[in-house]
Amino acid sequence: MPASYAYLGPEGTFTEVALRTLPETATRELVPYVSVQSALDAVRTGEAEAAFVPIENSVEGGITTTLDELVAGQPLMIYREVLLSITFALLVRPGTKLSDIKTVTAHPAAQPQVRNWLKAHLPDAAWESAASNADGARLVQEGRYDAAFAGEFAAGPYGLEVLESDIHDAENAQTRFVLVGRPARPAAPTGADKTSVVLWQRDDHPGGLRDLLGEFATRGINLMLLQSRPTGAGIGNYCFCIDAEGHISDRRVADALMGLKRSCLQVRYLGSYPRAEVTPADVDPLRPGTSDEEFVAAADWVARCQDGRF
Ligand SMILES: O=C(O)C(=O)Cc1ccccc1
Repeated sequence: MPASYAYLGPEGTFTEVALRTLPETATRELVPYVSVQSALDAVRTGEAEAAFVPIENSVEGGITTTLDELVAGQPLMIYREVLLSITFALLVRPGTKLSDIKTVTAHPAAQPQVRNWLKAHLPDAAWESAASNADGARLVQEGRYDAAFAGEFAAGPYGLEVLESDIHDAENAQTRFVLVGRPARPAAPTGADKTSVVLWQRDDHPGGLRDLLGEFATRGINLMLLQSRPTGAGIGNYCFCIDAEGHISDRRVADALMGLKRSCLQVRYLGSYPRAEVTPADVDPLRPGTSDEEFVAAADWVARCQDGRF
């Protein structure tokens, strides 16, 4: 039996479309799961080799279920990311007209991307959340709701009709998906990588977040995601999910992580992996003094000073 990749299903999710862009899926069994949690749990229990789930969209930010799963519980690691441009279709049972629609459904992350369209075209329709956009289509097929926002490609599998296509409040909306596995050695650096971590502050003090961010800033490391998530320990208690440019094998990134390890209560390393749709030629040049060679030379100099050989 081939190794399996779990994904947020059922058949016809954007997640599935994004997953199928990875070449290795040709040799994997792709298994739909009803939720992000169940797909990630399949990895934790060893039922699946990896799970593919949405993590961020360009309209609303982080997909909180995924972030919270990666923040807590048995540690997992991110190995790949995929970006997918998203526009929605309004799917209905054949024969349904716009004026028949009283209830609409989709994944909660779809709502901010179709809100204006809904207000303009279906201002009185009641919104119900679905476990995924394809699950919304399935619920429309079952007659539970009148219409679903989903990918146009989800119409066929659920015997639905596309009443409206190319619905998007924001131009160029993209969703980012990640391939998550059990912790292991990260893939070798490609020259266009990112590193994901979760940070818990040691104590609450003025400038605390600035101090954490300073570990990246002083080493010339650009950040690509900063999302706070409640720790669950009370109002005002947050941890920070951060994506930083670079790979843990880059000296500047390793050095920043060492600084954070010393100053934070806890640091969870979530992996270093290639940036989607970015090549080394697209990456900004390093800030002066932050290359591997300069870190090695500086460490050598300190060692020589300690030896009295400067
Ligand atoms: O993959 C899907 O279809 C999902 O339900 C997750 C999602 C939600 C909103 C935009 C893209 C993906």
